[in-house]
Amino acid sequence: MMIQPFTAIHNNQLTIAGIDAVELTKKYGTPLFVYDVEKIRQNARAFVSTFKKHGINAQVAYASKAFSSVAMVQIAKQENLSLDVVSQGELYTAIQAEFPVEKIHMHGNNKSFDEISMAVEYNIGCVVVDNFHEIELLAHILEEQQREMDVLIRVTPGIEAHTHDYILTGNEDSKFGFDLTNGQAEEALQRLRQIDRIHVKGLHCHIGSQIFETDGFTMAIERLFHTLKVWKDRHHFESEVVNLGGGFGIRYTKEDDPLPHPAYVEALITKVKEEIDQYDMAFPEIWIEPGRSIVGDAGVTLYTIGSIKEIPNVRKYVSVDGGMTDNLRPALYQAKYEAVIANKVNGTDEEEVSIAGKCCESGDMLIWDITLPKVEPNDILAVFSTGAYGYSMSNHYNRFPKPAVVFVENGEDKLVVQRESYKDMTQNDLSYE
Ligand SMILES: Cc1ncc(COP(=O)(O)O)c(C=O)c1O
Ligand SMILES: N[C@@H](CCCC[NH3+])C(=O)O
Repeated sequence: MMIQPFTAIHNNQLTIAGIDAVELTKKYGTPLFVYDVEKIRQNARAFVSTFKKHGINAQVAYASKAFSSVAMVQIAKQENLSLDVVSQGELYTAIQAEFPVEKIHMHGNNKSFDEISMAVEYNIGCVVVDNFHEIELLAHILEEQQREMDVLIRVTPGIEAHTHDYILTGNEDSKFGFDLTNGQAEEALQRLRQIDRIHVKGLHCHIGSQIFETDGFTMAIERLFHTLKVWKDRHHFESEVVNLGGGFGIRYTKEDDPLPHPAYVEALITKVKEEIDQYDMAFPEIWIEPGRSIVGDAGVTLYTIGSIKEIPNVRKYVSVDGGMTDNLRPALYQAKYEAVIANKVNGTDEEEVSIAGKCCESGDMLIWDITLPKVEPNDILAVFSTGAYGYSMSNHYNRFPKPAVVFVENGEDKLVVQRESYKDMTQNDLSYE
């Protein structure tokens, strides 16, 4: 049985950062996301301190898509992280959290007029330009608002990272960014440099997500720097920043074997050093954008078990009061998770069961074939490593309200996102009578 590092077993019950998980469910209900804030801080510090140790100018931007809420953005601010936002909603959340605007970077493969206008209006740190349409939109908005903007050019370096196809982003056949090999990235550079209000600070690439090796990253660095060398010779362009994206893998199950955070950073630094030596370039700032590796293993979801259906010689389905509405990842990526029964972690009478969600969808299964102590209705199931892309991808399918989120730190629990009420959920519905 695997439990997360910050969880423990006390009197056969699960504790999360020292707080009894079952007590949390009595206080806040289920499904419930619980985060160990200290673990979030440790994850962030592991990245930041490795750059510091090597004396590298760096920005570690928390990819807020992994979990965006005012309280989470406040933690990113407390840890001196930068912030990656992908939408007006994520930017709005950052503004609500009073995150320093100069450390906000905006992404998106189809940024709207309103999104770019808001980014310009708030004078955020940089826009990561993704396509030609966006260049014209940005130029127009900057002229309209009489502002200037730093940008990075997002490129697809043609790397096939080893991960699920749906979370692969750096390959040539991708909806994101400018292709490096067919000349589009170079064309973008030239176009951007014709616009006085735009300052090109460097290149960005993100090869994918939940990646365990460093090869994909180092190969991407090779391709970026080869391009930068060509651009230096042809266009006298020197990149002040190289943003290598996020994607550092985490442990969901015991089969996963991620590197410790510093190892990814060390590999990036070593490779960048090699490249700048080879091409005799100035050392750029290195930016990264970890999302999952900051919050993923800091979160647990607690559910109440309800119906149990046994099909003799086939399978036992154990249903919980959430599912693909609070964790889309198993249905979308066949993602695997580990879990325990929080009120009898060490129970001995074990059986193999499959955990089903409560949506009207056969694919709404959270975990197939897991061994747990004999399960009964009203037991509390704790699913580990749900801190990234759980709440943030939650949805209203079957009109289930969104769960609550609780932060735990220093022996105290604090509600940071309220459970949605039915009234909240239907507040935009209008009558047609
Ligand atoms: C551009 C970009 N940056 C950062 C991230 C964060 O990735 P992860 O959560 O895997 O670190 C993503 C998501 O894959 C992304 O698309
Ligand atoms: N949401 C995805 C990753 C995509 C990240 C954004 N590019 C996941 O849960 O793994």
